[in-house]
Amino acid sequence: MNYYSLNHKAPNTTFKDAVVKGLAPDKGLYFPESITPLPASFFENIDTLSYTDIAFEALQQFVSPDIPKDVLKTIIAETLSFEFPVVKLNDNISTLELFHGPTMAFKDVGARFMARCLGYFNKDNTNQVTVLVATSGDTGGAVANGFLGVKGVNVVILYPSGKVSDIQEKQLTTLGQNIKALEVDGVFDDCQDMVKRAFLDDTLTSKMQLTSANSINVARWLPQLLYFMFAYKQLHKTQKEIVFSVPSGNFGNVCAGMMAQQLGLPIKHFIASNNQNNVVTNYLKTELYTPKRSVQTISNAMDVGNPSNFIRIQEIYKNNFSALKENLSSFSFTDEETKVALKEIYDTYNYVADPHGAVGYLGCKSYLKVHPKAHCVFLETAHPTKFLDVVEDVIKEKQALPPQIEAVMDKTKVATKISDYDGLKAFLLQ
Ligand SMILES: Cc1ncc(COP(=O)(O)O)c(C=O)c1O
Ligand SMILES: N[C@@H](CCOP(=O)(O)O)C(=O)O
Repeated sequence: MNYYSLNHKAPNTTFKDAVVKGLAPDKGLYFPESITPLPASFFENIDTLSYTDIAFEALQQFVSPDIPKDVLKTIIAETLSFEFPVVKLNDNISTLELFHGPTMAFKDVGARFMARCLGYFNKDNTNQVTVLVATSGDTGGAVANGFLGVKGVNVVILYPSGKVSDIQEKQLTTLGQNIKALEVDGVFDDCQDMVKRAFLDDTLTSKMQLTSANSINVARWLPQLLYFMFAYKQLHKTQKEIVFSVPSGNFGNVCAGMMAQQLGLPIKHFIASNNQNNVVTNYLKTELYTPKRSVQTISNAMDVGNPSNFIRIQEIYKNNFSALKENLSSFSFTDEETKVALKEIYDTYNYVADPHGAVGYLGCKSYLKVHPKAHCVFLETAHPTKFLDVVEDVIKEKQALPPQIEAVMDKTKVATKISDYDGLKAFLLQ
């Protein structure tokens, strides 16, 4: 598969090159040249397929020929070594738990997949690659874990000071080895802007090979389309009108769901559920896209004011606003509403959600008011104990810590403080 830049000012390139570069030379995000739908029989019989079979069929076209089939099978088997269960709350609402991986957020799959692709491309250890990552909470930890010890790869994670949870901070600042953390005096968007600026900085790019492990990188982004297939596998025999409510920040996940739909997955509708960082909710109301500086919320990983993947969504719908509106709704919720939802989910269903999942649940409820026959699946994108103070405060119940979280609790944070792009540049050049 070849990829083109969504800025249309750079040559088309291979999967390998798109992964190694991260962003096109014209600063555009890469997008696949074509998408060949899978046969209808694949979806009809999906419940008979394993997660790894599904992943192989779905991802093969995007990585071929750069990743040979046998290598892809190994990468997939190593990536998907945990569960993706759907839990039914009631006749109309289920949740897809995406937090059973090593860092307990949905980023684990993309991070592990990309790390292995990069490891394969760099197997002769000829080129040192520096992976830059901006995080509002979960990408950083997942990338740190996924890339730890990968030969020839150095990882630099930028995170907004004081705006990630304690456990998220531990996960991204304590691993050492080839993982370095930069604590930025700013918001997530500042971190993301600095990363994008670094790609255009000749002083840096002439001295080092930079790439990104955010969803702007196709190897981080595309494997997320599998989640929607895994949920469909578990639900399609019993549910006909499946709708996904995706707690959204940088919009990589919902956009990956749309790619699954392009491959033929029968999804009725998407809901992008937002906190008060609601650029896309506003866009669908007004047709005006107005990025704004992010505000801090209790669903902090969604505190994104200028979502990178919006441009990919526009590409999927060929900039046709009506076509997009047909397929995507968006609602935004306050922290107070999110807390009420957390409590309601716990009291009514005896289920402990995290604040991001709770926003997704609220999205389901809003949609179901108008479409009562649908079955809405909200994605539980992180484990509730990653947001221990909020969750315990709301449900008034002490939470047991899973081993993945326990393992980082007592580790010592190591991070370098920076306040602007010059700080990043100096760090990379030192
Ligand atoms: C827990 C959690 N939920 C939701 C999101 C938003 O996902 P996306 O950026 O793909 O929209 C993130 C961050 O990406 C996250 O970490
Ligand atoms: N919510 C993310 C923000 C970055 O998103 P990505 O999917 O582009 O990596 C985070 O948790 O860091």
